[in-house]
Amino acid sequence: MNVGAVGTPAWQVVAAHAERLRAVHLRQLLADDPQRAQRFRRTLGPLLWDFSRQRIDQAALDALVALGEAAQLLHHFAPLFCGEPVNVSENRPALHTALRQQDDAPVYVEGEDVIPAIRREQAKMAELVARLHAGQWRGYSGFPMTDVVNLGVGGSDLGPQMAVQALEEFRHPDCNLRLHFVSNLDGRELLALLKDRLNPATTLFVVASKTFTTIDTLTNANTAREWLLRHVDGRFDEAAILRQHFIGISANPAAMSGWGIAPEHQLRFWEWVGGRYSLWSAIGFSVALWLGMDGFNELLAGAAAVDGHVRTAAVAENLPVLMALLEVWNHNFLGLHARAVLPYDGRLALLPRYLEQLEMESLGKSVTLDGQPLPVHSGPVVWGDTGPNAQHAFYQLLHQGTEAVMCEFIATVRGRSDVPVEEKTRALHHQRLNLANCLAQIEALAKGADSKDPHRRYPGNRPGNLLLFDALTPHTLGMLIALYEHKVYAQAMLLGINPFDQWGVELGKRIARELLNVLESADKVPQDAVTAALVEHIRQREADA
Ligand SMILES: O=P(O)(O)OC[C@H]1O[C@](O)(CO)[C@@H](O)[C@@H]1O
Repeated sequence: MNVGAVGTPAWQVVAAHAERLRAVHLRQLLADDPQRAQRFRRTLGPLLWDFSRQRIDQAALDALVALGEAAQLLHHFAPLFCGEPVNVSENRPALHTALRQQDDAPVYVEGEDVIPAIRREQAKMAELVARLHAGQWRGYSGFPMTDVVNLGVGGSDLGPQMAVQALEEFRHPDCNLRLHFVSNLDGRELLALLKDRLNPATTLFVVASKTFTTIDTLTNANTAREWLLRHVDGRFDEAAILRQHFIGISANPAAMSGWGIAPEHQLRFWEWVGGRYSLWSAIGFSVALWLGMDGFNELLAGAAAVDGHVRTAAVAENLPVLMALLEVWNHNFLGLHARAVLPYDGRLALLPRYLEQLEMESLGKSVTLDGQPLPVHSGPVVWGDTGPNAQHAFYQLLHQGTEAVMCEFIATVRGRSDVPVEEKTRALHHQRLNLANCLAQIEALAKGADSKDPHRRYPGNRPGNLLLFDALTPHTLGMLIALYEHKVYAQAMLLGINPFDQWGVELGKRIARELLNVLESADKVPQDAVTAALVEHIRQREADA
């Protein structure tokens, strides 16, 4: 099966449509076709996806669908789900879908069915969650845990943190724990927590790292260990402290054991789960703790619903595939190089950060699967913030800047479900204000507005999508994340790149290791002249302090 459709006849047809539409304003497209709202929308269960404010017409959409068909995008999902080594540069599968598979149909990796191992880890996770919920997990002094701190970074932090924040109102009644997330290696987050907010006797640390070699996470874990040992001051042995106060989550059990995590407190996942796709594995432990296993399973079921859709829906009806085609259209054919993710729901405040990693680490590539230079753009710059806040920050650029940006709006019809009766009217008012702003912005960006005064003119013609869910629940959050995962995969298959490796992050890590050595031994000098001058400056200032 060929991968990548760049430059194919179907690609050229799309290019011709882009040429035809480049000078046509969205205002015109909207005026020409009163049926756009019906024509350019798709639904999937509780989700309505409106893309009528994209700079397309029916002929262009047909050409994009034909491109998706010519690129055999749907066929490319079979090897992904079946465990073939789709991550070619690391020669391994990317089987995040198996983690949320709802039945026990076998999925083979190198001849071995991985489903039994997944079920075993899920059962172990459920057991640890149950012990913590029941207050049966005791610290060194015999008291139950009050705080759980997830120490992880990137995929071992962003997903769980985002999901726990998004689903705050779904806290399991037995979860009386405070959850914290620490990722930054500068120590400030962790030291502030240790100093003021945590009681060593009742704090459980979860060291979450696929590789268990990430210096950020291990440094934070070592700081946490030292803090605990300092507080027990020799009253208990180190192994006992580590057993009572640390859980490890990793694909590297030897490294977990080497660090001191007791085997019974190790949760495993596997090399064939990409870090940024790992929320569905034991990395989701904090989410399971917060929601309970049933809630966590609902998250998985939501994602599985999208897995079923992406494999079976025709290209013209397939949400992730259409999302991918439209992004390639905007980026490569219309020249829009950035996409803003704008949730109109404070619960999704961390979604932009999550998507920054998912999308830019996956699509930030400049060679094809076989190592040739990619002749077109790969993935756009993705960033964002909650919409109402961003309106008072960077929307100026979205409306009047010279750089047109594709804007993705995400909202829910209903707000939080746990509002007390006496606050319901005010809460509904807030929610309607929120939705009014969301709808207003998409309309304003698309249509713009004229004025005699050039400073008050809005060019418009800025494309926007709206993902509108009935409500935010574990199920719909699972759907949302899976939609983006599959959008990224379809995009990668269209372009012929590998969305599952991230070699680009390694060079900086290597140089940082060398420079840490330099900074910690006064006689070492870096090779690079600029870095050497900066190190010299830092040394002088350190000496002056
Ligand atoms: O889970 P780990 O192995 O600590 O890695 C954390 C993150 O670091 C990265 O490898 C990037 O450096 C991400 O891909 C990953 O999610």
